[in-house]
Amino acid sequence: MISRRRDAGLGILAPRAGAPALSVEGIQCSYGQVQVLFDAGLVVEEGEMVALLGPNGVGKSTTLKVVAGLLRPDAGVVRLGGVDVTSAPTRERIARGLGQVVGQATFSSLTVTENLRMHAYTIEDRVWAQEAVDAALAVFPRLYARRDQPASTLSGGERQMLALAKAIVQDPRVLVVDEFSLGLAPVVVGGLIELVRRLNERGTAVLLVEQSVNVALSLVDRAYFMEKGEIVACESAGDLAADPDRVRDLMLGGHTTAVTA
Ligand SMILES: Nc1ncnc2c1ncn2[C@@H]1O[C@H](COP(=O)(O)OP(=O)(O)OP(=O)(O)O)[C@@H](O)[C@H]1O
Repeated sequence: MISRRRDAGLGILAPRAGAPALSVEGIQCSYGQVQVLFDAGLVVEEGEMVALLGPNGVGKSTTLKVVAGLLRPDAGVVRLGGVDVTSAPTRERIARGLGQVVGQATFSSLTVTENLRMHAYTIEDRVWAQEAVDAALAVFPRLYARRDQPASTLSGGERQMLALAKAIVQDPRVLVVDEFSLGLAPVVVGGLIELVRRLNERGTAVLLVEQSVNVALSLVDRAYFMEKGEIVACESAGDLAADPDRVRDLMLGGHTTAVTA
C-alpha cells in the first residue's frame, strides 16, 4: 500500500490543524463576458465524501475547474487544508495534496507509464515514485496491459482509469472527480466507484460531480445542489435517500431553499 508523502521539496507550509480538506468561498467566475458562478461556496472536511449535483449547465464543472486551478475566478477564495491556493499553479495544488480527475488531462503522445511518471514528479524519492506507479498499474490490469501504448490509443473508459491511476500515484489528501459515469459501461463505472470508495476509506476526501444522482448518493456523506451558479441546498445523503421527491425537485432546478449545512 502506498504511504502518505507530501510537500515534496516545494517549501510548502503544512495545512492548518482542523481546517477542512477543501473550502471554496464566494466564487465568481466568467467565460468572457458571461458570468456562470455567483458566490459559489462549499466545504469538504478531511476524509469526507461530498457530491456537487444539479441540472445541466449550472456551473458544477466550472466549480471543479476553479478548484483544480484550470480557471482563475474573478473573486472568491479556494483553500486546501486551510491554505489559500486561489492564485497557486496546479503544480502547487498537487503538492498540497489535490488530486483531480477533471477534463481528462492526459498527455496523449506519452505512454500510459510515462503519463503516470509525470504525475509522480512531486515525489522526491525516485524509488518510491516508481513503486507508486507500479502500485497504480496493479490496480488496473487493463492499463497494465497497455502500459507502453500512447494514451491517445486508449478508450474512454481506459482514459478514466488512467486519470484515477494518476490520482493513486499522487495519493491525494483531497480528490475532485468530474463525472466518471458519463458515457462509460456500467461495469467500468462500478470498478471506478469501488476505487474511489477505497481511496476515501484510506483517508482521501472526495468532491464528486456526477450526472447519476443514484451513483452519487450511494457514495457520499453529503450533497450540495447547484442552480444557476449558486449553491441552493446542502443535505445529508441519508435524508436525501429518504426523500426522492425532494431530490427530483432539486435536480429539476427552480429552488430557492437556503443552504442548511
Ligand atoms: N469553455 C467555455 N466557454 C464558454 N462557456 C462555457 C465554457 N464551459 C462552460 N460554459 C458555460 O458555462 C455554464 C456552466 O457550465 P458547466 O460545464 O460548469 O456546467 P455543469 O453544471 O457542469 O453542466 P453539465 O451537468 O451539463 O456538465 C454553461 O452555460 C456552459 O455552457
